[in-house]
Amino acid sequence: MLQGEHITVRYGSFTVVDDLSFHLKEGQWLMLAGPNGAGKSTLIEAIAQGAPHSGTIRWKGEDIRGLKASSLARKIGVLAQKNNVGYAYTVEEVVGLGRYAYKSGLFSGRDDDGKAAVEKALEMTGLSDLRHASMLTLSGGETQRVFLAQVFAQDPQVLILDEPANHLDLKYQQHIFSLIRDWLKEPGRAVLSVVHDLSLARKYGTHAILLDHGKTISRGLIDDVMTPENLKQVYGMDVYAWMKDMLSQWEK
Ligand SMILES: Nc1ncnc2c1ncn2[C@@H]1O[C@H](COP(=O)(O)OP(=O)(O)OP(=O)(O)O)[C@@H](O)[C@H]1O
Repeated sequence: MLQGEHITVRYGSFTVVDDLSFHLKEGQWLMLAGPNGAGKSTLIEAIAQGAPHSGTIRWKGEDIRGLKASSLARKIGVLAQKNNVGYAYTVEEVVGLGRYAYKSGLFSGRDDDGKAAVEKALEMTGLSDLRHASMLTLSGGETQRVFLAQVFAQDPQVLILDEPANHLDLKYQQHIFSLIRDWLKEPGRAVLSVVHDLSLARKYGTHAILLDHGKTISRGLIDDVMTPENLKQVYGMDVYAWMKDMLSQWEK
């Protein structure tokens, strides 16, 4: 569905993403992992056409640079790493912005499915009771769920999520990740997400890319990528031993 070929992002002489390629196919959940500063968010910005890059990003074979923003927004929904609303918009209004791509054109303003899509997105993310709340009054986790709801309301075919678990408590981490997995069961859908929690990556991912200093260290099926050797190379520590140690705290 979504393919990146030889994507490189440079800021001055600093290469942030170095000749990265990926191919996201229907039904896949591709986890993008790697240490702080590895270039994960920058890759997502490049896909969202927000970071200057070389290389090509294709939607079903077509270079996305040739697509209109509204057309792209119906295909790809992007949750950025940092989201904020500096005004007292309500939760419902911000989620409704996800429908913007459906409102342009000849019958400007009409979006017959919009209300139902917003309603469903509010319900999916547990925000129905907060629909009239001001964005300025929300907690970090509530704010994160509003922007997730906005992406769901957009009804795209591919979700691109930069740290979707950001600010979420354990209950909502489980809820949102299970929700995304259910969302993915519909034909014609795929997910690419940045995750720091490697347990979440392993539990929910089908494929992974491990990045370090902009370079692809490993790419493929999740179990083939998340090996002790690859993780040690990238994180400079015995990740498996650390995970087991953390888990053993609960067995005392
Ligand atoms: N606009 C920019 N100008 C210069 N350097 C930038 C710019 N954007 C990002 N960088 C640098 O590129 C590197 C990669 O940043 P990026 O945000 O993509 O990393 P990341 O893998 O998402 O990290 P994290 O896990 O901390 O979120 C960092 O060293 C960052 O400082």
